[in-house]
Amino acid sequence: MRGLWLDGLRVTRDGATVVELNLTVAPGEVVTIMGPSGSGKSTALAAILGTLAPAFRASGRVVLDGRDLTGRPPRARRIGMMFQDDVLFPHLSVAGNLGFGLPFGLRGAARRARIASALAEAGLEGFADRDPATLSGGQRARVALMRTLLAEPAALLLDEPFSRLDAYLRGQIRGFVLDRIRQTGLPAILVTHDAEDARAAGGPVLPPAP
Ligand SMILES: Nc1ncnc2c1ncn2[C@@H]1O[C@H](COP(=O)(O)OP(=O)(O)OP(=O)(O)O)[C@@H](O)[C@H]1O
Repeated sequence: MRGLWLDGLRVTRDGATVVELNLTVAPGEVVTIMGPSGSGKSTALAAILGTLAPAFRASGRVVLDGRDLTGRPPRARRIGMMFQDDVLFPHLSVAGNLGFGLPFGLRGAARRARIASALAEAGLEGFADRDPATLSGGQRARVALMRTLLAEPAALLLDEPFSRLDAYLRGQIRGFVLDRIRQTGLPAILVTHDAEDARAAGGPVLPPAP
C-alpha cells in the first residue's frame, strides 16, 4: 500500500504517554497536526523520523509504502524533513547546498543537471553560485525545500516550516510547498499553530492525542 501509515504509534517518557497517533496519509495528502505547545507534536515527528531523544520510548509501527520502518535508522527511512529554522550551510553556495540533498555517488553532468532543474523549479535560475547569506527569507526556504526533495524522500514531515516568515511570504512559500507535495505525490504531515496553514493544506486536521 502506498502512503504513510502510523499504526498505533505511541511515545512514552517515564512510563507516561506523551503522544499517540493512528493515521494513514495517502500519496499527495497533507495531514495537519495542531495542538498546544508541549503537546508532543515535534516528538511525534521525531518518532516517525527515528530521531527520538533517549528519554523517550516508542511503540507501534511506522509503515511507508508497505515498508515497516520500525527500528530502522533515520537515513534508511527515506523521510524528508523541513524545519522552522531550516538553515543552509553558510560555507557552501546555493548549488552546493542543493547538492547536499543528492545521492552521494551522483557526480559531474548528472549532478549539475539535477541542481539546475531544482533551481528552475524554485524560480532561482542564475542563483547557483550565490552565497546563501545573500538570499531573501523566501528564497532560502525554497532552497531548503528543494534540498530536501532532491534526496528523493518517500514522505515529507514539516515542523512549523513557515512560522518565521512574514504574512505575505508565508502565503507564497506555503503555496510553493503544497504545490511540490501535490506534484511529487508524497504523503506529508504538517505541524503548525496556524489555522490558515491547516486550511490551505486541505487534508484532515488532528490534535496530537495524549
Ligand atoms: N529531549 C527531551 N527530553 C525530555 N523531554 C523532552 C525532550 N524534548 C521534549 N520533551 C518534552 O516532551 C513533551 C512534548 O514536547 P514537544 O516538543 O514534542 O511538544 P510540541 O507539541 O512540539 O511543542 P511546541 O509547539 O512548543 O513545539 C514536552 O513536555 C517537552 O518538555
